[in-house]
Amino acid sequence: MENNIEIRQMTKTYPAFRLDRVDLSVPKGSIVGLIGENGAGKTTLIKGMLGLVHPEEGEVLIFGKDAKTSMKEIKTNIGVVLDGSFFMELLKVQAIDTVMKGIYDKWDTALFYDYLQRFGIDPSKKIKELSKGMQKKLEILTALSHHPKLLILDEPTSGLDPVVRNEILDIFQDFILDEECSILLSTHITSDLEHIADYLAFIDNGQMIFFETRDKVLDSYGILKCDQKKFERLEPSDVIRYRRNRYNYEVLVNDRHSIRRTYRDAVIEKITIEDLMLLYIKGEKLC
Ligand SMILES: Nc1ncnc2c1ncn2[C@@H]1O[C@H](COP(=O)(O)OP(=O)(O)OP(=O)(O)O)[C@@H](O)[C@H]1O
Repeated sequence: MENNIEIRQMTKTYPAFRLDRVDLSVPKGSIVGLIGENGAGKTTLIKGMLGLVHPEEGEVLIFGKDAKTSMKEIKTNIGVVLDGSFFMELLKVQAIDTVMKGIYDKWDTALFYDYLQRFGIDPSKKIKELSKGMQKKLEILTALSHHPKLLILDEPTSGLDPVVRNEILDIFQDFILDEECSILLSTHITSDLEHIADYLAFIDNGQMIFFETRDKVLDSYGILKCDQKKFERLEPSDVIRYRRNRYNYEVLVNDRHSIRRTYRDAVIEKITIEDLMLLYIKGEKLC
């Protein structure tokens, strides 16, 4: 399997935060969802990869090329949408075409107008007159209009209503169909990832907790629910994190099928990505 992105041992230190030797791969033809709570290090990782901040250690290969020395060439094949980035708001939508033509050799005017029509964006409107959701769509379709092979998106669907989000998720799924293109996106809307992500990368406090296929995460992790007596009988190594509620314990386990065989009378439920993150971040460790 070939990767469009390979990050090895990226380390970036701020006075009160350290992104600590993070590895991440984005295979061709896949969508990788980057998850983690506020301040976990997702944006730092993305900016470090793009050379927008400078990690002290680590190596980034994009399309097999060293990002430090080949970023100019790499950038012609990537589309980027960063959280909080915005277009030149005073311009009209159609001016984007003129600006981007000058930047990207492969800029496709026909495709850009096609997307505008498909998503109901009036080219003659000023960007600042568009709603927030429309502006976000505009950013994403602009990122797509020079035929990139890789999309890197920080919170692309935040603040969007479910209908617009769905439209955008459809575009993402179309984008990777040719098995060459990939998407790396960070998001807090974990339910979106349950639909579209092939892999999940979970960062907590600057550390990569896991990088797994979505199917493996959803199939193998689980929540075991039990009373105190049963909780005390669990093998400590089976308890990844736990939370004590008013009436019972919720235990994060990472191989629910074998756990079910071991504790036959236990109630073990499937887990959502959101519950997994919550239990991992808010739960306690046994030792
Ligand atoms: N330029 C900076 N100087 C100092 N600290 C920084 C700087 N940029 C980020 N940080 C710190 O690094 C940590 C990680 O921030 P980062 O933006 O990468 O998190 P995130 O996972 O993207 O969060 P969110 O989900 O809120 O966007 C935070 O504690 C943040 O305050």
